[in-house]
Amino acid sequence: MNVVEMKLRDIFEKQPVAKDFFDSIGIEITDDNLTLNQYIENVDEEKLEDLGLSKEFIIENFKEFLNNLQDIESNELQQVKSITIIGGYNKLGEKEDIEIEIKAGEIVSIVGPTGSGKSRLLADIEWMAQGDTPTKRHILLNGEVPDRDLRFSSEFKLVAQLSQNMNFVIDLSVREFLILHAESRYVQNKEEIVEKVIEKANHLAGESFTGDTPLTSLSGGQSRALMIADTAILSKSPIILIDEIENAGIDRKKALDLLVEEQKIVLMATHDPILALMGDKRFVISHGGIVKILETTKEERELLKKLEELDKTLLEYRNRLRLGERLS
Ligand SMILES: Nc1ncnc2c1ncn2[C@@H]1O[C@H](COP(=O)(O)OP(=O)(O)OP(=O)(O)O)[C@@H](O)[C@H]1O
Repeated sequence: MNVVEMKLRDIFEKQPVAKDFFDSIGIEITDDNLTLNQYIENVDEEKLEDLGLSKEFIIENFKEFLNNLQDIESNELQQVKSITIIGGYNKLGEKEDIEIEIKAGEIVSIVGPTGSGKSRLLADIEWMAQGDTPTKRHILLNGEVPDRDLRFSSEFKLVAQLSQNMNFVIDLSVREFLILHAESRYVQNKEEIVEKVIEKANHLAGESFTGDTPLTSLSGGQSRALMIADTAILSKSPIILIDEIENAGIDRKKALDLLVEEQKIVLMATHDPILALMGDKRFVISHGGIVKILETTKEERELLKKLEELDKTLLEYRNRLRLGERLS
């Protein structure tokens, strides 16, 4: 059915954000029992003139707005349940003889000496390489060659990067910032989602903050916690790339749990043994190629607990030194 013949109420029920369109042009919907055509006919001509709008303009733009929403939804439908890495060649020109599938909800750490090609692997995945990068690797989505349009789409981002340094300079509260983010991602129940992000971020951060806290007064740990919760919950990208997570002020285990809970594929390039062992498996890179894939064993998980204890002790000493205490 043509949208102009649908009752506004039915449109809003399907697409609650459609109301925002009328808010944004300054038209209040007082009776959603009418069709768009009927409603527009009843809007006061003078009011339209004041707003500098014509009836045709409203109808055409509303149709376009709904089309855009549908495009975004069909992208979302393109859920990525797995990615497959098909080997290419290492830096020595030798064949990288692998085909590995990584599923949603899996954490993979990527280890290897400096310059071995960890970032290159992450970039191949982000770029959905099709034999057209220095490694000649191929990346499949859900077992298939990704659509060309998808590769070059600005809407669909396969990968979200969690970078190390976040310095907020904008003069907004945490809540205002998240609402803006939610709006730009066409999230439907934005108030509710934003509160969830704030709650989860607090769960990750050492010191608590509220939605009213100004962004500029967040500590390093709080900012990172906020960005991780924001990426986990608000980002549509199915893959999260992490280039190290600093330990200070954030619970890294909880951060990874949150990402996995939201069915993300998490890839971490790291030199940190704790992060490396937090992965379900780890890819070992040498001379630009994946040379081993190791599942984290039970024994290694036990060892991880010990390493975390050591890490906690180290952090405590660090804090005490910072506070000018003597260590005994
Ligand atoms: N298979 C390959 N064939 C050709 N060049 C490659 C290959 N793999 C990696 N390279 C190149 O080698 C260089 C070093 O790789 P990269 O930056 O990915 O290393 P890294 O492991 O991330 O290092 P660091 O630990 O220092 O961050 C880059 O220029 C990259 O493009």
